[in-house]
Amino acid sequence: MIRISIRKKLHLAGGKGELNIDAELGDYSFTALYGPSGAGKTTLLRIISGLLQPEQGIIEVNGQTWLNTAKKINLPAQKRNIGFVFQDYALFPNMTVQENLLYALPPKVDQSKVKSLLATMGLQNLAHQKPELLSGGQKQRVALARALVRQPQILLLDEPLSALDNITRIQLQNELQNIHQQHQLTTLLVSHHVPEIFKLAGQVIQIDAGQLIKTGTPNEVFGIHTHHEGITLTGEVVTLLPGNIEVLTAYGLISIKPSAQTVGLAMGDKVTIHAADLSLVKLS
Ligand SMILES: Nc1ncnc2c1ncn2[C@@H]1O[C@H](COP(=O)(O)OP(=O)(O)OP(=O)(O)O)[C@@H](O)[C@H]1O
Repeated sequence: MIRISIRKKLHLAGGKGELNIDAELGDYSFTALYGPSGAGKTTLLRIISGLLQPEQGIIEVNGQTWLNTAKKINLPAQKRNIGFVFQDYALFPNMTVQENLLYALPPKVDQSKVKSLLATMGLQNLAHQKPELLSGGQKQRVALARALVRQPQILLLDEPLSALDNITRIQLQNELQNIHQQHQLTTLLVSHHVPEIFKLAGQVIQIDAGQLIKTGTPNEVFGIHTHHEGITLTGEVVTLLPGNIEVLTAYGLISIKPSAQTVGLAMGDKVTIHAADLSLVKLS
């Protein structure tokens, strides 16, 4: 169990604010951190990893205190058992793929760990390449492998897939799922992509302007809601054709007939579908 309680002053676009988060991550859980730009997601990841210190905070990982500002405990970043993957890969450009992994290898760990990770991540053939020759997906695979070299308990992923094309993104989502299970990680993923969150995460922490808005399963945070107007489903526009709009929801693809209300929609827009918007089409 990871227990986080953080208070940190933030310089927000609209003035001063505070990051104010109390959350728990279950062992081996996959949690998505969701919120608009500037909400404080990266700041929270940097605090968990020890790169940034809050004014007040407690971080406990499986009973071990990593941070307790009241007791002046602050475990340095290199002693926190964390793997961190960033959106921009952050690979060393002057080192080959293999050297990037070797550099991250903790002192007493056998170098064969690097070879086996290169093999399981399908990177053997690229071991002696420099990062500049790799595609975005390959770079991110190297960044993931490098994070795993440290045999982390916790994997922090700061929008690692957002710069990738859709096909590569889906492949890497599948790999992330496997890595999470095989390495028995507790994973915290920053993502803006609702379908990705439904696919990967069991829990969502939604934040805005430094404040915790909602936690729960993806269904509870984005999913079906019933209220006095009937049922609504939340999803993302994935097809936008003159005669057909498709929205990806937790319950699969839903086709909607274009109407006056759908004018101005764009691909990727997050929408709610009201029960009244659904229409039936006879197939034969
Ligand atoms: N060390 C810091 N001290 C105080 N404020 C900070 C610090 N680092 C970032 N901020 C501010 O905190 C706010 C949140 O930044 P952060 O990068 O955590 O947002 P984010 O949710 O990750 O956004 P994005 O999705 O755009 O990456 C921003 O307004 C930023 O200027």
